[in-house]
Amino acid sequence: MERRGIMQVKFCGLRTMADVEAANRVHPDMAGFVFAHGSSRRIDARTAALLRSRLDPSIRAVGVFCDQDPAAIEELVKNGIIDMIQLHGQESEEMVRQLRRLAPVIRAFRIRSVLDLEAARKTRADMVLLDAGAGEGKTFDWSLTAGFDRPYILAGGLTPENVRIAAALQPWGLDVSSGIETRGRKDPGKMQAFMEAAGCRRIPAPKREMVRQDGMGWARFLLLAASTATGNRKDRKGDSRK
Ligand SMILES: O=C(O)c1ccccc1N[C@@H]1O[C@H](COP(=O)(O)O)[C@@H](O)[C@H]1O
Repeated sequence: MERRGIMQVKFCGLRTMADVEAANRVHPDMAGFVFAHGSSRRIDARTAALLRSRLDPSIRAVGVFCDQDPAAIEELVKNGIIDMIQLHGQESEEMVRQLRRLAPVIRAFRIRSVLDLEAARKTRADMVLLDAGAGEGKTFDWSLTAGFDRPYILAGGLTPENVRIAAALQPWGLDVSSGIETRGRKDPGKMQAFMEAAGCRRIPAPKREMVRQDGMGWARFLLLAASTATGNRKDRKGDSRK
């Protein structure tokens, strides 16, 4: 099955074959493999390759990094283990520019005040991710996103219980990790509940070969981002939050 809703969903921190199989059934748009040092969800390249080989090919694999060697990131992209790069550290904008030649780049920003949104507005990354922490299950003050004028992925402390409110903000995407876990392990029941509460629709997937040809390339990522941005702007014209 493939989900085609307006809002993109990313399940982050898949670590085991059981996680991948559960994700394949529920079908988020993106699945995150964490390579960041110090994370309890960290996996190595070999494990990621194995998991990727079993991940439904129409789910894009995102590598999550924090101040890591660009050569190692490049190898993961070139070996077809990840389709997108998510950066959570102090990477320079020059590094973002270089990495964008390889794959779409999502840059994470920790939002504590409107000032943090300024850097998010300026980055050259293809997509920004607004978060409270880094996989810690914490939310930030979502009202700060009112008037933020570029497409974004909302992350940090999302759960099946609060995702309906998050979706009402109309971000381009939603990213969840802790909120679909129970005692530190991915929970298939919570994955399903999250998708349902986010209002995601499932339709039959196109044939595998078609998925590969039409795969989420770079151009389609940007196109989706741009069309959602236009939609968001249109909707916000009559929005009382303005
Ligand atoms: O998940 C991690 O362990 C992690 C480590 C380092 C950087 C980012 C990490 N995860 C990202 O954190 C957010 C939100 O997670 P949560 O739902 O609050 O647990 C998400 O973008 C993950 O990709």
